[in-house]
Amino acid sequence: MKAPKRVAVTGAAGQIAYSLLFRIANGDMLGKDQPVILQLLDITPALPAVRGVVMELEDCAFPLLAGVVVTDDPNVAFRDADYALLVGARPRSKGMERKDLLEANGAIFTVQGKALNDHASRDVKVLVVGNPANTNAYIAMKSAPDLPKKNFTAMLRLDHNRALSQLAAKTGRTVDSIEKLVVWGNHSPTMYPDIRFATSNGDALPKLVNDDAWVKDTFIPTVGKRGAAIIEARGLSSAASAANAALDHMRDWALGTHGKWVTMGIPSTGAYDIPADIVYGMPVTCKDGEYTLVEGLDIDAFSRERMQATLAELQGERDGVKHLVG
Ligand SMILES: NC(=O)C1=CN([C@@H]2O[C@H](COP(=O)(O)OP(=O)(O)OC[C@H]3O[C@@H](n4cnc5c(N)ncnc54)[C@H](O)[C@@H]3O)[C@@H](O)[C@H]2O)C=CC1
Ligand SMILES: O=C([O-])CC(=O)C(=O)O
Repeated sequence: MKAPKRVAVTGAAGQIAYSLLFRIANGDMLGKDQPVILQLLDITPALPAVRGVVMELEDCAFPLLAGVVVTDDPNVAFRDADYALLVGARPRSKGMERKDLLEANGAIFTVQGKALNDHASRDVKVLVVGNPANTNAYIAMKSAPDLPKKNFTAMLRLDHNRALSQLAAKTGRTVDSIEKLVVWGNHSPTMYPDIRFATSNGDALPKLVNDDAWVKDTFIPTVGKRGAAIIEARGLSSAASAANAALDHMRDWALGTHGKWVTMGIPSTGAYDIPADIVYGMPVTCKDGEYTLVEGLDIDAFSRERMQATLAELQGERDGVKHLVG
């Protein structure tokens, strides 16, 4: 039996966590042979609700669940954490953009970045889900100067998965036949889902779609505004699909993609003319617990314009949180 991995999850009383925790404990993230210890963080008034979730976890009798810690102290939640899923933050409601949450949520990530810096494993893999996810990941990374920057990522996998489903429906191909899709930039309506390199069973996807107007006027905005459409329909922001994407992101990072491209929000090292440290959706492959950027892709004029627009938004968000990162 493998030694257990410590998985910290914040916002443990929230709706995403309610879909996420049971699947982590079931082995859907790190594999069916990997025991886990869940280290659950929420704010003090939410701890009774977290304890209720823990009762349900116990009642599932998951063989892989080797322990549970419940706390309102980030220094406890992140102690020796191998994985940290930073979900806890306020969600938006109807009429808000995700960046409207920066004021309410940004400060959470300075505190949690520092606690990760001081207490987590030096190899901790951090996924920020709480919105605005890219800039919150940037804040956490900047607040953790002793950890490698590459340990900090933001979730664009939900956007990637949304794009896959839209493309499968349009082409009549299966979602798992589609490869080499990229979602560039910010987890916001400015994101740029890019199908230029995509294939389905080896066939060029742009040829299968064969409808530039649909790509520009329907596909790109549908993917970009999907979160708002779900809030409109459900009255609450996406939860089960967000939890599913978080599992996909962490599973692929930990266990590898076997050559397949996936989208992760990663701190730029300057590739594709994205300034260093901006956390930006990029195509990566994962192997042996590390992600590698897919480099050298051709960027045409339309794509450059889209990538620049989503970058400009991220730079604006970064400038807005200068006071938080010192
Ligand atoms: N990146 C992405 O693709 C997606 C991101 N999200 C974001 O995920 C976040 C969580 O969403 P939900 O679970 O639906 O919200 P929720 O409101 O149901 O749960 C949030 C939880 O976080 C807790 N929390 C607040 N401050 C905290 C702190 N300082 N430390 C620890 N926990 C804290 C709250 O008490 C609550 O239990 C939101 O910001 C939402 O916008 C949601 C969907 C997709
Ligand atoms: O849109 C929201 O506020 C929640 C979210 O990030 C998503 O569903 O993509």
